Amino acid sequence: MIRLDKVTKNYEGSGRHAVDGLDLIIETGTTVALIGPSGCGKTTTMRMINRLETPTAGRVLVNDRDVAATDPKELRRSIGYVIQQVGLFPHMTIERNVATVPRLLGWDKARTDRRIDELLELVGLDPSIMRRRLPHELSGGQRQRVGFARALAADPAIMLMDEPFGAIDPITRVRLQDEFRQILKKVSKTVVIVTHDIDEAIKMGDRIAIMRDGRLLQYDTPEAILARPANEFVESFLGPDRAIKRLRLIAVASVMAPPAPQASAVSIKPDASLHDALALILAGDLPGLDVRAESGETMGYLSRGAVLSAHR
Ligand SMILES: Nc1ncnc2c1ncn2[C@@H]1O[C@H](COP(=O)(O)OP(=O)(O)OP(=O)(O)O)[C@@H](O)[C@H]1O
Repeated sequence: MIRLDKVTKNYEGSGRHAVDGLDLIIETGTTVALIGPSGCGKTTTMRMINRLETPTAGRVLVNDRDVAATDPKELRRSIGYVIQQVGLFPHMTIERNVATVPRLLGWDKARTDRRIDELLELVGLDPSIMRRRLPHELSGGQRQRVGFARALAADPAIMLMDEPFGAIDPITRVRLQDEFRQILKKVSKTVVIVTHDIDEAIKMGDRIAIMRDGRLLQYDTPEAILARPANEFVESFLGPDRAIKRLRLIAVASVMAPPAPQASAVSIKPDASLHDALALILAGDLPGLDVRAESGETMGYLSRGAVLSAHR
C-alpha cells in the first residue's frame, strides 16, 4: 500500500503549494489514475513516491515505511518508472536498456538473458529481432513497449507511469492502453498513472484521483465518479458525454433480459460494454441485440431501451 499523509510540496521561490495537504491511499494491486488540469500537482505527487521530489511537509509511506527513511537507490530499483519520452539510453541496444536494473542488482548473464526474452515477449516484441536494435531504430510505440519492459525488469511491486502514452498516436495509444492494462493485471502490480486524458483514466484506473491546485477533489472508482461527480468542476472536467462514458463501464450481461422468442439480426457478447452495444444498435437502427456467448449459445436479449436507461 502507498499512503500519502497530509503531503505538501512547495517548490522554492514559487510562492504557492504545488501539492497541498494531500491524503491518498493506494491499495496494493490496484491502479490509480491521477488526473487534473495542467499544473495541478500530478507529476509532483508521483515523484514524491519514488523520492525524486521531497515533501515540504507530511509523509509518504510505502508498505508502512516512510520513503524519507529509505535509501533512494534501493527505493527506485524497487519501483518501476515509465515516462512519456521513455528515456531509453540512446546508445544502448534494447537488450541492454531492458537489463539496466538487473545489471545494477548483479544478476548473472543467464538469468538476465532469460528475463530480457520473457519481457520483450510480454510486451509484444520479438526478441530475436529487437534485442540488438538501438532505440532510434524503433517506432514510438515500440520504444514505449521497451520502456515498459525495462520498468518491469526486476519485477517491482509498484509501477509509476507519467503520461506513458502522451507521445503516441491515438490508434497505437488505445492498443497500448489495452495491452498494458492486461499485463499489469496479469502481473498484479500497484500502479500510479498520471494522465491528462479522462478516457485513459477511466480505462486504466480502478480508482481515479481528480486533483486541482494541489488538492484532491474526488477519489473514487470511475463508475462512482461518472455517476456522482463531487462538484461542478469535476462534472465539467468529465465532459458533457459523461453518460456515454459510463456505458463503457457497464457489461451487457449485467442488464440483459432473458432471450427473446425471435432471433435478432445482430448479436453481441455478454462481456462487451453497453457502449459497444449502443454503437451496433445505432449503426443498424435495431430495436435490440441477442446476447450470445463465444459458443454461439444465446444467453439473453438487450433492448435499445435497456441500454438507454442503464445509466440512470
Ligand atoms: N522543479 C520545479 N520548480 C518549481 N516549480 C515547479 C517545479 N516542478 C513543478 N513546479 C510547479 O508545481 C506545480 C505542479 O506541477 P506538476 O508538474 O506537479 O503538475 P502537473 O499536474 O503534473 O502538470 P502537467 O499536467 O502540466 O504536467 C506547477 O505550478 C508547476 O509550475
